[in-house]
Amino acid sequence: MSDPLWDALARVQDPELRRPITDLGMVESARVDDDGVAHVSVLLTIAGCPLRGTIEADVAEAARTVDGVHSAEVSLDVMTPQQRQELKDSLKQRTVPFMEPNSLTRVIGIASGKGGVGKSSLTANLACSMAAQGLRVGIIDADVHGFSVPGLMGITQAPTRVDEMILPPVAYGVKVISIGMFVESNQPVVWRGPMLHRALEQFLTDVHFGDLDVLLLDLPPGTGDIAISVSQLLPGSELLVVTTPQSAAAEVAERAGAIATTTGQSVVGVVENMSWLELPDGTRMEPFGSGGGELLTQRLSTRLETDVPLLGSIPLEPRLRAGGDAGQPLVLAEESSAAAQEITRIARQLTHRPRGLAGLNLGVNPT
Ligand SMILES: Nc1ncnc2c1ncn2[C@@H]1O[C@H](COP(=O)(O)OP(=O)(O)OP(=O)(O)O)[C@@H](O)[C@H]1O
Repeated sequence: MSDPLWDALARVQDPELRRPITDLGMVESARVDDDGVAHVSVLLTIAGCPLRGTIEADVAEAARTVDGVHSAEVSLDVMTPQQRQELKDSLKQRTVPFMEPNSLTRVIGIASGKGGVGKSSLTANLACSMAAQGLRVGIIDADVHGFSVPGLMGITQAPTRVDEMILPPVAYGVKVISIGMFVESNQPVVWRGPMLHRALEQFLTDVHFGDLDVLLLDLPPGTGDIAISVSQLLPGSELLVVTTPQSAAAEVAERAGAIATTTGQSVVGVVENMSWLELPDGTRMEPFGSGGGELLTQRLSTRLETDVPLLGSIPLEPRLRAGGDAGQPLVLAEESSAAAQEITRIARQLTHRPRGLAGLNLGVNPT
């Protein structure tokens, strides 16, 4: 027979694992006494769980929705090592690691030739737009030297560690992990290739993202070590190349996209950012010139011998910058703005496009 209190608790999700606490073995006991008080004992994964307050409040609120319950007493305890192991085992079974050939997760690296073209802002906004469409989305901020995604997503919380498993913080429904979460505040990261490779590998293996529909990687600008590591660790990943309308920027971006010829990845498309600024009288000013996105698509299409589409052109929008500074992505904060609508349109094209050759081993290895 179903227990109404248990049913109510099954609607409470662990904020990081995004699964019902009842499925995760986190509810040790739950009963309603004769005075209508619900007593719920919750087991946290670790003693210092940063979200204990949230879990406690969510449990109490859920318990109070049950008929006949007028108050709730929630006690918090910590899992034993064995209970934690069982939890980890149960999570592993359901996880589809992105490296598996049969993984259904679409992995898209957001690349650019040079810094400052809006790659990280686009990553954060695309992710939020996709999550708002109901997709399960994660971001790996692989821009190790210029990590900025936590700030753009308003994340100050550190990831939770459950032994060797790392639970990524969640913002706006997006799971985010970044090197920035593992270094002392604003310290520069001076790692070289092998350590970067190892860091990315650890993000892919130790971070519990769960089943994702889309994983976006904010890549460092250029064609450095990380780009090669991504193609080795995630051979099925695709690239989205961001440029400004400036022809010089498009030429540099071409190199970042053309890396796909050596890595065997496919380029899903090009996005032109900072395309124009709308003036108060409605006219458009083009501070960075025009045509860079179009030029880049033509060049990449020729080089990769396949049709690389221009997925969109995003205008300059001061509120996009302000939203980034405030940790509130534009697509959610100002969804009617032209820039937000264009980003949402790009997100839809990406999620509605079938996977290309991604995921297939083309037998090409980077030299
Ligand atoms: N369409 C836009 N309108 C207005 N400001 C923008 C737009 N796109 C990006 N910006 C701003 O430009 C700056 C650079 O953007 P962002 O950090 O996203 O670029 P990036 O390519 O990731 O740079 P890096 O690789 O150096 O981290 C930020 O201040 C951001 O807010």
